[in-house]
Amino acid sequence: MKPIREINHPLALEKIGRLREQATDVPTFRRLVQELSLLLAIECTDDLKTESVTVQTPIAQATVVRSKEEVTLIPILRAGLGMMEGMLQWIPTAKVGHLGMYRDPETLLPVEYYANTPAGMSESVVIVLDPMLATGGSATAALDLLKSRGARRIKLASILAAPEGIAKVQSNHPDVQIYAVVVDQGLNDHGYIVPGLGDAGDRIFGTL
Ligand SMILES: O=P(O)(O)OC[C@H]1O[C@H](OP(=O)(O)OP(=O)(O)O)[C@H](O)[C@@H]1O
Ligand SMILES: O=c1cc[nH]c(=O)[nH]1
Ligand SMILES: [Mg+2]
Repeated sequence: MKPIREINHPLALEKIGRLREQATDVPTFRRLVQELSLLLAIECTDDLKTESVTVQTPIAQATVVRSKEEVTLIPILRAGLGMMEGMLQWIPTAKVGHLGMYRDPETLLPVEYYANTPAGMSESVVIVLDPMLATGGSATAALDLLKSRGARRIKLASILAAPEGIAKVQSNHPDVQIYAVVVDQGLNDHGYIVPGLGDAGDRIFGTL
């Protein structure tokens, strides 16, 4: 099983603090999610396989590094869409697929409503985007689906993760590397992350 990678960067923690605040407005919330997603993109791609090529600088020849691996981003709608722009700033050549999923408020189980995944996922590093890893039901269902469609090298990028969700993903998908900016205390009786930031989708899209 891969241990979770928690970012814990001081400026990231400052941004997390602003995300948590109920008074933070929608444009600021969106921008902070985007900035933290850029940081997650950097972390998630630090083990991409590379090759050396020779280029001509204005002065001399230099041996430089090129990535050999394609990246596919899979945001889980809706909230995962908020992470797209930051991710694409770092990985502009990434392919993008979409998974629509919401969590039933009574059962807390994920309901899938859309799945559009690009061809060639088996040859790609696939990064699943969802700012909130709560019970882990949505992430586990997303990973099941992506593996059934050929994905093999998969990472899960979240902003806040609860220990319960981390444990569920690690037990169902021990090969998937989880990244979280911060691991929070746990879940409340309604399956919300504590202290958390509330409903990420509603705060990104202004639908509170
Ligand atoms: O780990 P889980 O317990 O499954 O919870 C996490 C899921 O809940 C949220 O989505 P939500 O159902 O609110 O949908 P939305 O993004 O459309 O708001 C969140 O973005 C995750 O997808
Ligand atoms: O705290 C939580 C839990 C699930 N989904 C959210 O958006 N927030
Ligand atoms: Mg939501």
